[in-house]
This record gives sequence, structure tokens and C-alpha cells, in this order.
Amino acid sequence: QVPTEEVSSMAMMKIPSIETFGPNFDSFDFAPRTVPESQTVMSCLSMFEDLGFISRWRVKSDTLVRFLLMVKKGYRNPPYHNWMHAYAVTHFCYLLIKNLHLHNYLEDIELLALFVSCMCHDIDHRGTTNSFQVQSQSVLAALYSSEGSVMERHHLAQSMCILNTEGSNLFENLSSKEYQTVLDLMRDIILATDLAHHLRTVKEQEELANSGAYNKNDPRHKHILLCLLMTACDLSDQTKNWHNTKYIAALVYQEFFSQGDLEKALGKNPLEMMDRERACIPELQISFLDNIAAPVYKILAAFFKEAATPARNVEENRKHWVHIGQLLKRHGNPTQAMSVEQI
Ligand SMILES: COc1ccc(Cl)c(-c2nnc3c(C)nc4ccc(C(=O)NCC(C)C)cc4n23)c1
Ligand SMILES: [Mg+2]
Ligand SMILES: [Zn+2]
Repeated sequence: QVPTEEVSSMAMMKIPSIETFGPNFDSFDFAPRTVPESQTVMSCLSMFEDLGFISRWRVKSDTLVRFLLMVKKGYRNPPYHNWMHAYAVTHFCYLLIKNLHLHNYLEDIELLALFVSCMCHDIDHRGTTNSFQVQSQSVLAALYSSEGSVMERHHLAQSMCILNTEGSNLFENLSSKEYQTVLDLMRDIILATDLAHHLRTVKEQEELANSGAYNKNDPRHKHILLCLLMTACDLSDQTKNWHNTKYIAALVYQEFFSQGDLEKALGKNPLEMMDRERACIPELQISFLDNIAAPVYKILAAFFKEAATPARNVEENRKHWVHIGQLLKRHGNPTQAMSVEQI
């Protein structure tokens, strides 16, 4: 639970306008990680208000505050997959809703489900991958490995627990039909954050974007678009300035290398990208951008011309990695694993 006095004092405050959190808070170039962690819950309140969700879905302010505090508390503190990641992902979803006029493509309830899924999508992450759960025979693997997407099923289960807790059920004033719909949508969207799922779906996303034949009455089209938007939010740290991108890589590889250390201790051979002795971060990041991140924003920009900026920023960041890689080749020995601090 969360302390009652914290809930009631925050619930009584007037919700600040979004400008409070920085000039051009609603522009693609705004870096959400510049918002101090102590202001992120209030900032989420402001985004809910600014998106019109509080009145549209008759959300009680103390319920919303309790929900936000429970979600934030539900995150652990691994280097990357912590609350600030969820906040950054949620902010990008806010940008998409504000800048891409998504109400012409998706229903209101689908936008609500997407926004809330962004907040919840990595709850209780331990900083290790799905395959590590299976390899280490974790409790979560025992629960979910037969269905796959082990971590994502756990994030979903944790989210449902919070919504089923008296006093933090954000959707308490939805009709029973709306309630069922929003939970079904959260299930699809959170399970879609498994990169393996994304890699199975991205071809269809590209075809739909290039066909120019998106039909908002076609459930399959809406599902495909929601998956694309969720992945675009999840990887959105790659669409900001180079300083942010470099910082995120340091966090991601801290997490990967810690898992690699664990795997070695368990007598297993880690993937190269998890092995601090072998990984070459610039190389690995260039292939991550080429094979995973850049295509997502290219497809997004094919759907929405307003999304040109994030796609361009990813290309800019790729150029920086190429330059870093050259510096490393010239001044270090090419196989030398670059320490994350040296980035
Ligand atoms: C959307 O779900 C996730 C889940 C977990 C992570 Cl860490 C990420 C993620 N977020 N930012 C990054 C960055 C900067 N680099 C990454 C390099 C590799 C991989 C990776 O998983 N490669 C395995 C291959 C089979 C796809 C993920 C990376 N990543 C996204
Ligand atoms: Mg995840
Ligand atoms: Zn995530």
C-alpha cells in the first residue's frame, strides 16, 4: 500500500499545467529524463489531465494518485528497467497522442489502454531477460514459461493486481463492458512489449503503413497499430539527443553485463552482448538501431508525417555510434571491450 497522507495531500493539490515540467514538454525533442524523479508522479497527473482522461473516464483524484504511487512502487531499481524508464515511455505515449491526432485512428478507450499500459509495462522487472528466467529456472519461468513472454506476463499480472486493489482501480467508473475492453487491450499491449513478439509483427506493421489503407474499423489494423505505438514508446530513448542515447546505452549494458556475470557464475556462456569481456558497445548499438529501433520509427513516420522528428533523431544517433566506433578502432584495440564509463 501507499501512505494515506501522501495520497490525500497530493490528491488535494491543484494539478499543475504541463508547462510546469519544462518548456516544449509536448514536443518530440523534450527529454523526459530531465524531469526530476520527485516530480514524475505529479507530471503523470498533469498528462492525464491534459489528455482529458480524468473527466472522460470520471477518474477520482485520490484513486489516480494511489494508482500512480502503487505503480511507481511496483518498479525495482535495476540500472535501466526502473520507474524512470516507465515514465519516459509514458511521456512518449503522451507525445504521440498530442502530436499524431491518434483519435482519427483509434478509439478513446484504446488510447487510455495504451497510456496506462506504458506506465505499467515493465512493473517488477528484475533487470534480466526472458531467457535468463528459463535458464535460471526462476519462479516466473515456472509460472509462465509454457506460454512464453515470461516477464511480460508477470508485468501484466502485477498491473492487474494494482487495478484489482480497492482504492487504486483507475477504471472503477467505467461500464462493465468498457472495463473488460480496457483490460483485454492492456493484455494485448503489454504482451506486445516482448521484442520477440515485435519481431514477428513488424513486417505486417510495415505493409500496413506502406499500403496507406489503414481502416479504423478493422480490429486487426488497430491491433497492429497499437503494437507499433507501444514499441515506439518502449524504445523512445533512442529518439532523443545524443547525450540521452549515450546515457541509456550505459544503463542497458550495465544491466546486460550484470546478467552476463550471473550466467558465468551459473556456469553458462552469456551472449556476446551480455559479456563485458567480449561486447563492443558501438557495434552492438549500431546493429540494434539498424535491426530494431530505426525501422520502428521509419514505419511510424510512414503512418504519420508528424513523426518525422523521432525517425531523424535515431539516424543522427546512429552517426554518433559510427563515429565512436571509429575512434575506438583508431585509439583502442578493436576487440577491446569499451567500459560503459568510457562511452
Ligand atoms: C522492447 O523490449 C526491450 C526489452 C529489453 C531491452 Cl534491453 C530493450 C532495449 N531498450 N533499449 C535498448 C537498447 C538501447 N539496446 C538494446 C540492445 C539489445 C536489446 C535486445 O534485447 N536484443 C535481443 C535481440 C534478440 C532483439 C535491447 C536493447 N534495448 C527493449
Ligand atoms: Mg519489457
Ligand atoms: Zn520497457
